Amino acid sequence: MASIRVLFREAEIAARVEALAGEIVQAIPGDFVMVGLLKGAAFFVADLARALDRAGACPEIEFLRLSSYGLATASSGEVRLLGDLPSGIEGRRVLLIDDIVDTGRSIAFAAASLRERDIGDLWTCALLDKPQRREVEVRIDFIGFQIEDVFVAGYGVDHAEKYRHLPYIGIVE
Ligand SMILES: O=P(O)(O)OC[C@H]1O[C@H](OP(=O)(O)OP(=O)(O)O)[C@H](O)[C@@H]1O
Ligand code: HPA
Repeated sequence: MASIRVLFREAEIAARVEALAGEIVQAIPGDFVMVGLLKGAAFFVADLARALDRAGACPEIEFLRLSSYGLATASSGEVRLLGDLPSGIEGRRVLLIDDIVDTGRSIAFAAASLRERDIGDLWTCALLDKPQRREVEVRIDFIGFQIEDVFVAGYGVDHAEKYRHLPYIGIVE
């Protein structure tokens, strides 16, 4: 069993999510659809959606399910689409949301597949960003926290499918 050293406590995550919602409503006036990447972004999307409501937005919520890490701590290099969006996203403005951007492959893959559907404007948002690990260039418009090159888990983020349930984010040691 790995041990988890706390990096961001529950209250710190909640405060950052609230502030991010404020940044998002300033930048995206009017209607938009949140598209979360499962499974990792599930908790973040749920909390961000409610923070967006408090900030005055009224987003719709959809999910795409991708996988590239499996049980490993390094990307397999291949992003697999395990669950697609329903039809009807064409022409809509989209806020694409992931829990963490590491190599950038997952969010770049999702952004490309959304663009193929002729959506309207696209913004990207990640709770955690590991810029040192980037292999694919991708623009992230809204970032919760930038972190060093450490493997993290908690608040939806897993290590071999464990620790998603933790209310905090920690470094896997
Ligand atoms: O920038 P990248 O190197 O692509 O890494 C980030 C992705 O890796 C994790 O997903 P994972 O494939 O583990 O699936 P999960 O969301 O079901 O945990 C995480 O949720 C991100 O989507
Ligand atoms: O640090 C991480 N933890 C869990 N999943 C991940 N996917 C990319 N980076 C990470």
